[in-house]
Amino acid sequence: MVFLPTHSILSAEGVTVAYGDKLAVQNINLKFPDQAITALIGPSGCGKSTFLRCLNRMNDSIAHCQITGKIHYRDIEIHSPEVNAFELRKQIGMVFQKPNPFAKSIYKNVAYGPAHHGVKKKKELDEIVETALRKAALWDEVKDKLHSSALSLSGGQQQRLCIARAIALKPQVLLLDEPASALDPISTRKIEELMCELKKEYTIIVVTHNMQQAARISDYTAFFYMGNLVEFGATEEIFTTPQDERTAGYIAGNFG
Ligand SMILES: Nc1ncnc2c1ncn2[C@@H]1O[C@H](COP(=O)(O)OP(=O)(O)OP(=O)(O)O)[C@@H](O)[C@H]1O
Repeated sequence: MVFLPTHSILSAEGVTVAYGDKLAVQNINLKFPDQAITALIGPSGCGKSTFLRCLNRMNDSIAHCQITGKIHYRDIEIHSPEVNAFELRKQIGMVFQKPNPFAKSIYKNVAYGPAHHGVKKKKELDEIVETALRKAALWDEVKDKLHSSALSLSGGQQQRLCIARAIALKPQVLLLDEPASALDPISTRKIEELMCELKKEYTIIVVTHNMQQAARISDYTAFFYMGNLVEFGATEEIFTTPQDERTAGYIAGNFG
């Protein structure tokens, strides 16, 4: 029996999200374990990405999206008036399914966020860029061409660059929405290895459709079905002894 850790810097309490009058997720209660990887799994349309995007207020820009319930980051409710979403996303970074580097140099992609948040000295920016690229396991491949366009990199390299871009802001949490689904198997493996390395420093939450990937890399798994969180627990237990028959059916590949 694996016990769930009690401490968590990020948690959701009764989170419900609707697009207009259509409910996408309902009454989600979840504490994300610190410095661990939590995988959000479930069939297409069950609300995984919607829920993930709530965690750093990425849904704010969708006019017809209404969120109720509470999301606490540290001791702050992220929707409270004193919270600036721009600052919040510095702490809770996000990487999307398709690599989306800016059409700028590799260096500028990583330096952009810190520069925007007030880091002006070139030496300081140089250090941030190198550290972020090293942590994203990309430094050795790009150190001699930092001023080349990011768009000249392969898809897998671009995705690691996007991870470096998020890391450069020194976040506490990384949200990844199917970060490897557009990549070839070798690049996928690199991203998976990278996530396993990064969890030593960051709390990671990843949406994935790939059951093997969830089983390989995550410490905890949350199974969503039709907008509900059906089951959450240690990945080993969810995959070997699921408590709910819907979880068992999904993991067995009976639907999805
Ligand atoms: N911007 C939007 N406007 C209206 N409805 C939306 C929007 N985004 C998502 N939805 C709806 O909300 C529900 C949940 O979608 P969501 O993308 O969160 O699910 P998902 O589990 O991540 O799916 P997938 O695995 O296919 O990406 C779906 O019914 C979807 O059609």
